Amino acid sequence: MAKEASNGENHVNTKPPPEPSPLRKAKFFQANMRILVTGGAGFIGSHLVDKLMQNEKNEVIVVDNYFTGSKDNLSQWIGHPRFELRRHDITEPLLIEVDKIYHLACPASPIFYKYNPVKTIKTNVIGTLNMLGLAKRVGARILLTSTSEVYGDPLVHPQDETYWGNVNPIGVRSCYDEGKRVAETLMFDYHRQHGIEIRIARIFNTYGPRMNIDDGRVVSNFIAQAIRDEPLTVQLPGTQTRSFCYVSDMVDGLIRLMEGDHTGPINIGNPGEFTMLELAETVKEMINPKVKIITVENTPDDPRQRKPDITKAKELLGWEPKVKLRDGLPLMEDDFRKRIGVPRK
Ligand SMILES: NC(=O)c1ccc[n+]([C@@H]2O[C@H](COP(=O)([O-])OP(=O)(O)OC[C@H]3O[C@@H](n4cnc5c(N)ncnc54)[C@H](O)[C@@H]3O)[C@@H](O)[C@H]2O)c1
Ligand SMILES: O=c1ccn([C@@H]2O[C@H](COP(=O)(O)OP(=O)(O)O[C@H]3OC[C@@H](O)[C@H](O)[C@H]3O)[C@@H](O)[C@H]2O)c(=O)[nH]1
Repeated sequence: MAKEASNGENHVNTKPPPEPSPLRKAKFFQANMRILVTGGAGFIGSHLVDKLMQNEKNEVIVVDNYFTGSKDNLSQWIGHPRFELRRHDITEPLLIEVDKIYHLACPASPIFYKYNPVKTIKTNVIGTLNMLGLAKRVGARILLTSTSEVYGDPLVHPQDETYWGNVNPIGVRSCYDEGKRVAETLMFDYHRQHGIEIRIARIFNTYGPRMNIDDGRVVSNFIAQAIRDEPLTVQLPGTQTRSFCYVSDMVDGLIRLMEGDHTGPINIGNPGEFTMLELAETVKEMINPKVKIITVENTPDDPRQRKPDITKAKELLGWEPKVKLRDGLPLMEDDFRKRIGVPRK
């Protein structure tokens, strides 16, 4: 108990502590979970924030450097008493008090992560170290959004979490895929050495509203091209496959992983597998039957096939995706038409 000097004598201060501000009793101060979302102004991050904010017990803090993200994605929350947005680059240390960390910050589209590869690897390595240091200091649980790219050009199909991958360590994608592999290593080293509570999601290709129009990833490219009456650019050979997960399913999977008892890594993705030619045909049929499909050069080290084995997610998280590609594409089309300014005919 604090002592105070009065009339030259020391005696115990029996005064009750000051009343907290009356605002403290307001509904918005009842949040009992402070959650940090790094990269929360990006595509998946902003949808995750929407979901977390629906829970009145959550206070959400986003840090983002706006490299590929935008304040527009969070406009509905700016000014909300349970929400805070900070411009911050995670390669710099962050001092903050939080209970949980969803660590998403990292450019995800190949054109953006290759743009400044040294920065990409710094984000994955130094950024993840900073977030783990923060988790250690405040005792927060931390979830890393790793990627199916840790499997590289996989020799096992579909990919389950026991597969160690087939990754080129010196290629143009390495800043991202090797960067994420180091980030996973750091997560487990902090877990084993310091007892940090960790969760690792291996995310497979995810699509949905709010992707950057010129993001460069295949679903956003094809939809934007179909809306603008431009040819759909299938990169050769066109027989390479991907499995596309709608963003609401992804967010549901990430929250289940964070709230559950399993460190992971756990694959989160939709096992529906398509060749890029099939995807182009589907977009053409659904959005613009008149549009042309052309083939263009590919980039080095493009994985030839990719499909998640989601047995672990089903068994350990009770999670599986609900939205089929044909149901998700029109939702993304609506958003892209609004932003490009071309209504449906
Ligand atoms: N979308 C997918 O298909 C997919 C697949 C696998 C893994 N992931 C992972 O999920 C996460 C989110 O992906 P997304 O699709 O939303 O990408 P995105 O590019 O839309 O979002 C990434 C966000 O991180 C921010 N960011 C980047 N570097 C930063 C830095 N140094 N400091 C602070 N903020 C930084 C960006 O500005 C952006 O807001 C990434 O970690 C990505 O690797 C995504
Ligand atoms: O216009 C295009 C763009 C891409 N593609 C092809 O579509 C496939 C998917 O390419 P994307 O650029 O969408 O994404 P990738 O699957 O290569 O990488 C993604 O994987 C998982 C995440 O970690 C990242 O979001 C991203 O790296 C590739 O085979 C690519 O060659 C096209 O055919 N046409």
